Amino acid sequence: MLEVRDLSVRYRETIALSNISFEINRGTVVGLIGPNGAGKSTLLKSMLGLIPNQEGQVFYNQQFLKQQCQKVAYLPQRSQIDWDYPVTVWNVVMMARINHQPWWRMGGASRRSQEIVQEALARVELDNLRDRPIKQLSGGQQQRVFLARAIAQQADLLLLDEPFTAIDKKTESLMWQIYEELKQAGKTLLISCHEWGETLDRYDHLLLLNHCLIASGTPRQVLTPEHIQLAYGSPDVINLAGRSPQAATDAEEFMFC
Ligand SMILES: Nc1ncnc2c1ncn2[C@@H]1O[C@H](COP(=O)(O)OP(=O)(O)OP(=O)(O)O)[C@@H](O)[C@H]1O
Repeated sequence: MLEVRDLSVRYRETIALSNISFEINRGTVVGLIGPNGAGKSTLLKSMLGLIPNQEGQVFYNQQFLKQQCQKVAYLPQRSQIDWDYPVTVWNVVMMARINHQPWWRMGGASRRSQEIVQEALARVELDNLRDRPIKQLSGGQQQRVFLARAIAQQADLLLLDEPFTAIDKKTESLMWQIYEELKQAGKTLLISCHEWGETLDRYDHLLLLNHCLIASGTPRQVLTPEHIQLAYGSPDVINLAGRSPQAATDAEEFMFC
């Protein structure tokens, strides 16, 4: 139901993505992995049409995804968010409801939207901080605010760019519980991540990227020494359970497939 077909993206002379094609079924949690600079963020942004001049197409239920952006919740990498912007936790999450408001209610949120925002904040255990400016939150709390926004949007497809950055194990566990609930509700999640080791077994499907798509399948199918060698330049990364693959060979040095 989500289909990426022959997607290529270039930033001037840099080829970020080359002929990426894959399909993702409804109700799956998909991990997008690969070394630094492999093109993970570029893939998520280009799927949404946030990066121009791309080749290829992205379909969602046989229609262009770009024309259905209201069905997609996007969590950008935390470095792309202006955390100093003077906005409260409540108002960040309420932004998710803009497309759900009828035009005559643009001056104020409906009771239903307020309930949904309240529920989303409770689910990420932040309802006690609803009036706090986001710059006064910890890194893990900030990540949870944006997860609450994604929940409140009630989107079918969630594109999450490194949501596990700056969070502790307890928050990571909470986030995985929420991902499982979303999956059970038929949502599809595509998550760019840098974790390694057993955590990757939690994904239903992995996409291993290094400018091109090196492997796509279950964690067992994808995490072979051959694929890891192709992606990271060293098969040793597969033995670094629990450690970041960022210590491995820089993707910039690696040839396109
Ligand atoms: N705005 C830009 N202009 C030029 N080149 C860019 C731009 N953004 C990304 N790139 C390049 O495109 C490639 C892919 O970058 P991207 O950020 O998508 O990788 P990534 O896999 O998300 O990396 P990381 O894991 O470090 O976040 C890299 O070579 C990067 O230097």
